[in-house]
Amino acid sequence: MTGPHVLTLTVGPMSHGGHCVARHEGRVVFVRHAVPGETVRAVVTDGENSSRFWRADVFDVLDASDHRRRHPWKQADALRAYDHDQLPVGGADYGHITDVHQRRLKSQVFRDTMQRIGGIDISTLDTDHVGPEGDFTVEHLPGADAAGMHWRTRASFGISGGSLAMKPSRSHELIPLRSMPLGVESIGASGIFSWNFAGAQSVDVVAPGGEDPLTLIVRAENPRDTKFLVEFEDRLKGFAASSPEVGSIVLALAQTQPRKGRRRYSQMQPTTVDYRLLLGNRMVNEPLPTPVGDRNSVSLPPEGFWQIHRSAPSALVSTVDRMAELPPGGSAIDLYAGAGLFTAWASSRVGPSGRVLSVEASAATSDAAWELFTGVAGVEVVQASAESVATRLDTSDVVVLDPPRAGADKRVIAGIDSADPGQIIYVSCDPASFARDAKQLYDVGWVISDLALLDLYPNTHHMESVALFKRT
Ligand SMILES: C[S@@+](CC[C@H](N)C(=O)[O-])C[C@H]1O[C@@H](n2cnc3c(N)ncnc32)[C@H](O)[C@@H]1O
Repeated sequence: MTGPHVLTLTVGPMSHGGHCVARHEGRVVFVRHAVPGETVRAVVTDGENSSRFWRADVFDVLDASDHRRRHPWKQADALRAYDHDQLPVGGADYGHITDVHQRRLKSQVFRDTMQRIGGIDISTLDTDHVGPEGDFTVEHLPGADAAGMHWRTRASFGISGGSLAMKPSRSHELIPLRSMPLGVESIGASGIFSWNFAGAQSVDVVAPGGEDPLTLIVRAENPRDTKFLVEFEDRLKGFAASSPEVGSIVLALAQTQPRKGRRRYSQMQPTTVDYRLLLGNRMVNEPLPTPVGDRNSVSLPPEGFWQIHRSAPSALVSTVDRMAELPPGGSAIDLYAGAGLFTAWASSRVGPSGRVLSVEASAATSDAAWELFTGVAGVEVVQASAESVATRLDTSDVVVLDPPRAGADKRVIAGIDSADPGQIIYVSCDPASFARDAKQLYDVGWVISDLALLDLYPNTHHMESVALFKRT
């Protein structure tokens, strides 16, 4: 590949978001699919003459890092994709890096992000996880293969030409998939990559507990043509009949409500989703690391939130359990509680004489928690936003918060601080929003006294942190 948009670059450190930082004629270039220290040829994917920075994808490596390996997923491998004049699909942007080095880079990105956004130096923390050079150990989780594949129990796909498809990073182009090897084995074995989903807009796959039977949520516009809907349903059932790994199919039909009066903003038309069970069971059962009474699993709708790495629930619960001081009879608050993963843990620690408040915004997911904890002494499940409860929290031994990637709202952090709990345990999947929220806590006198980094998303730039905050 040649031309004005091709650059030869020697790339610098990895930054948050999965790209290495390089410079070309004074301009910063964010380079994807590189390993720090390499000299590469990269094609500019994003950038005008007037842009402050450019983005580029590596398509050729002139001087390879010792930490480079052949990407285990061909369609996500930039080198092989560009060789065939295609774009690599997103979702495995660290796959060309050896697994040990992936974790080393995540540790450096986390440390740098904490310093840059939060002004917090984690290399001075007094924990077993800090090595002699101030590098934090990122814990490897069981449940993936040697190449870091086959751990995802949930995945979402677009549709292109009837096939399951994914987009390249920062692109709208949908590339039909031959497989998705980050997914657990049952997803690959199910044959869904050769099904014809024409008529669907997207498909979510759920492998409860990492096993089969799978549940598919097939999303489509509610068609006016009922004949088409019958053909569509029959076609999906036909495919399922020859895929024993697929146990359930839920159709999610989006219906845009006609508005009365003048329509000015069509994008603001309210949309409702009608979930219809086509096959199998409407709910999935996810195993719980800490049982609730005699229940070892929680039953939730497949569209509700559950952790996506098959070992994540047990790894997160055991990390929180190690950090928490939560005695029998004590009290805990679980914010952004999902279906109650940490609520179940907290309730097992405090026992029937303790108190646990579980707060989750999504009705479908909170209903699952409500059903799980019905009749369990001391547990209160509230379906509400964390923002709406934050100003009236009681004090407690521990607050656990596990917000989505955007992090917690300022009011939530302020409300937790005002409630003055004994400990705050912040579970995060994004170092940038975590660093921002940690700074807000530091500003009012909290400090990190323990920290764990977990490799919950191998072969991607994502990572999970669990931080224990105490008052100085
Ligand atoms: C990262 S998940 C964690 C769920 C749970 N702790 C677990 O590990 O299964 C974040 C959860 O926060 C919920 N959520 C998002 N925004 C929220 C808000 N403003 N208030 C409360 N919950 C919210 C989402 O529906 C999701 O279930």
